[in-house]
Amino acid sequence: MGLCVVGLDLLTPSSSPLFSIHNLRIPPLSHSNLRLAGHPFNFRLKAKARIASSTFTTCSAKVVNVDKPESKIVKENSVSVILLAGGKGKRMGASMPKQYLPLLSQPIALYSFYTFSQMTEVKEIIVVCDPSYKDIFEETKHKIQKELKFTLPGKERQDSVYSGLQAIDLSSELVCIHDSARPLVSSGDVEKVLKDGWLNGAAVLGVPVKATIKEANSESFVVKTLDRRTLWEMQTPQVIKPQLLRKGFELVNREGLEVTDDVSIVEHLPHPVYITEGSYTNIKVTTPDDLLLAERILSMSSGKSSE
Ligand SMILES: Nc1ccn([C@@H]2O[C@H](COP(=O)(O)OP(=O)(O)OP(=O)(O)O)[C@@H](O)[C@H]2O)c(=O)n1
Ligand SMILES: C[C@](O)(CO)[C@H](O)COP(=O)(O)O
Repeated sequence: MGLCVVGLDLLTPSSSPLFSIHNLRIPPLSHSNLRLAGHPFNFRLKAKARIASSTFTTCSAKVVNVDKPESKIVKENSVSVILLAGGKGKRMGASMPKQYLPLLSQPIALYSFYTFSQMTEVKEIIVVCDPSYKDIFEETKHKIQKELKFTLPGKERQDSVYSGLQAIDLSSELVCIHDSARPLVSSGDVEKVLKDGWLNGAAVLGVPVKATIKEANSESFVVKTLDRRTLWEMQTPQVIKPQLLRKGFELVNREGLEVTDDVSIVEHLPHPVYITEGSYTNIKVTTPDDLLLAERILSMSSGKSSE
């Protein structure tokens, strides 16, 4: 059985945290030296730990069975989705923001919106969008069972995320931030990144970089060739525990830092971020050629499911 300790805080006798361990796989538990309470596979653990040679401290942690199906690890109705639909889509050059353009006759933003709305872990969807586009989402209300909220976009993507964060339910255990311009994310990949976010505090979907990437100087001369075995391209969803994201935003806002994705906010704290391997088909529709590619991927996958 794959048991895993999440968020283990070792405390000094004065109760101040000594250090924290996240996502530590442990061998099968020996019940003799641990006092266990609660549900067998999602319980709190209290134990005496020996630090150095003689100092005893108290540790308290959550232990989960990581081999359980993903959907059972992240609780039902515990996730707030922030769906970012507040961009202008300048690079697409269309007459409306790209997330509302039709993709095989449905607005791009509605694809991931429906994917999230069918997931049991999701409690609510906060759509960050210009009020003039609210009706696109509101018209779906009879088809979805989730609470629907709206907030106003900010100037930059990170400002829109901050706006969405202000509206989440205070009891939410995870925030799942997604670009509405990524219509093709699969529910399987969302399940995986939710699980990793819950285990690690922060997780992001990513794919290994296929290209050779070089760093260049301002005169276009190569500075160095990066080792692509260590490089990953980031996608969304990006999943973060709400308290961690709030703490990250405090720092980023205080220091005026600019970020282009969400986990960067907690990287600054610093806090570890886990990369969940996703799919190359989870593309972001940015320019007109991406729209053609998305149509092709969608037609291929609907062809497969009807076979
Ligand atoms: N101020 C912003 C900027 C972006 N986004 C959203 O963030 C996602 C990813 O951003 P990007 O692809 O860069 O979208 P745009 O900013 O709209 O594109 P462009 O830079 O071409 O204008 C998109 O779903 C977009 O709607 C947002 O909600 N608020
Ligand atoms: C968050 C993101 O989707 C990760 O790939 C991306 O950084 C946001 O879009 P942009 O085009 O980089 O602004």
